[in-house]
Amino acid sequence: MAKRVLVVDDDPAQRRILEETIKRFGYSVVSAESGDQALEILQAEGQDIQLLLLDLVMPGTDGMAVLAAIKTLPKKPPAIVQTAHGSIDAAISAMRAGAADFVVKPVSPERLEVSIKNALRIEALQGELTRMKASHGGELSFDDLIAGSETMARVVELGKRAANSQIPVLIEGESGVGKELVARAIQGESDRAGKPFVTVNCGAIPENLVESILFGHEKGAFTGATEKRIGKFQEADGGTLFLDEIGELPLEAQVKLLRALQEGEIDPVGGKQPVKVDIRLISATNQDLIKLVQEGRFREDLYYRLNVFPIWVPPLRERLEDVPELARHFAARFASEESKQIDGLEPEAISMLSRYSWPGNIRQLENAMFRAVVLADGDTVGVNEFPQIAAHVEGYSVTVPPAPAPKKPPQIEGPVVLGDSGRTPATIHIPAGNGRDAVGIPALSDSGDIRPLEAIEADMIRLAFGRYRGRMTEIAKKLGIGRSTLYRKMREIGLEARIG
Ligand SMILES: Nc1ncnc2c1ncn2[C@@H]1O[C@H](COP(=O)(O)OP(=O)(O)OP(=O)(O)O)[C@@H](O)[C@H]1O
Repeated sequence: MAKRVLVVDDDPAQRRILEETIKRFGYSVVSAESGDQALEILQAEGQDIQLLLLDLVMPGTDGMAVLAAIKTLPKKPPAIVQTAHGSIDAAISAMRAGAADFVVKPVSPERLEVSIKNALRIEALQGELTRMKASHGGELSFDDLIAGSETMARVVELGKRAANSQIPVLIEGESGVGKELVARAIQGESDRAGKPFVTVNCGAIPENLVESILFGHEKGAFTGATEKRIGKFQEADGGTLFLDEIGELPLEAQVKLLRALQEGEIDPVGGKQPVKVDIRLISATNQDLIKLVQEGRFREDLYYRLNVFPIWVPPLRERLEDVPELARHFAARFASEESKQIDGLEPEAISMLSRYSWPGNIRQLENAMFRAVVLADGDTVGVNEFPQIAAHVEGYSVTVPPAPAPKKPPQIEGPVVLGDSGRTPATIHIPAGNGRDAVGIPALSDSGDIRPLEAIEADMIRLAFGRYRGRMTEIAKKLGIGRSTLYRKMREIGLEARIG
């Protein structure tokens, strides 16, 4: 979707010229003939205005009054003001009042285009910066989340209610849907805002260290405990403890967790005294916990203790209307991180991304945008920058060039086995084969048939393993899956990892 610019000018001829010029730049345009009308449009439902081009001198509510009123609105699009030749004082006052830029009438199309692009770019980065600062400072709010869809409105509503109380929350949802971000927003809107937010990925802790990591240990409590260490519960004291992938917690640790929650105090390993802790508990899972309870893999009493206030975060395919804003948000972020001049996404790319099913959810979209920004040559990101997504969306499928059948079946060398030495090959050699895709994983078998997804997935995991030298967090991030899912899949394909 093209970005929408609101032109505010009482002169009809001037308005029409500006409308036409801005449309030619590829934006959509809405017009207002007065300051009052502009404010009405800005507050109207569904009018997603991303920028204002504002005349300063108008009868009634003038440009300065509009600038002042924008500050009180929930969404504050940047404004470029138009001033008459020679009215430098007016331009300075407008900039002080928050205008992003000023242009002198009659503005040339070139100057106007640069000004609009800069204002939009700064705005995108500003938004991202606020979000990142808020997240790190434990002050993220639900307004910082991209959650415009109806299904997410329910999540936000429940999250805000949870924030007003100390009730234990269980956040459920597929991997990568944003469970941790919701947890952070609950903390950021609660009276624990700004206090520690400590995350524990229960699926990634080696079983024999769970107790020490959660509750801490005294010096000499076990072989290798050369120093006293405080555990995650104590780290989170006064703030929030976020237990991610809670379904993966070993049974023995579940007993101890339950006791800690019941008593409000913990027993550090090797410690003589229990320690009182004041934590707010939020847990998350991408598994069906009730099923785990039925299978005897999760304690029922713990389940009821954690699942007092459940919040289900829907997968991205059930809120595809959030995709355009998420995609723009990630494009702005990665453009800034990669120091690339990217002005946005082409409408065709947004339309394609909005028709994909996103099995890896927002994390997958995030990774796809990262790759796309790196690939982009021009100042916009287009369909070509998403070959993997295009291959799965009807009407965009990429054609695999036919190649002569290989003499030997194409296969991944391996399996890569990480033993105690923890050695990993720097790269895994994948011989060229029939029907290879862009990253070298063969799509077709020797006989020319499509290979099963399971086999391709296994190849991807092995490839990622080699490329990122066994760094599990990075591998999981790049593959767009949780670490515990990665461990499980590795076990399934006989790839043993040394956990560390
Ligand atoms: N509503 C949102 N707005 C902006 N960014 C989001 C949103 N939801 C998720 N993200 C981003 O998507 C990525 C994945 O989110 P997050 O880690 O919270 O997911 P998760 O469900 O906890 O994943 P996992 O189950 O694998 O632990 C993060 O980088 C997060 O910042």
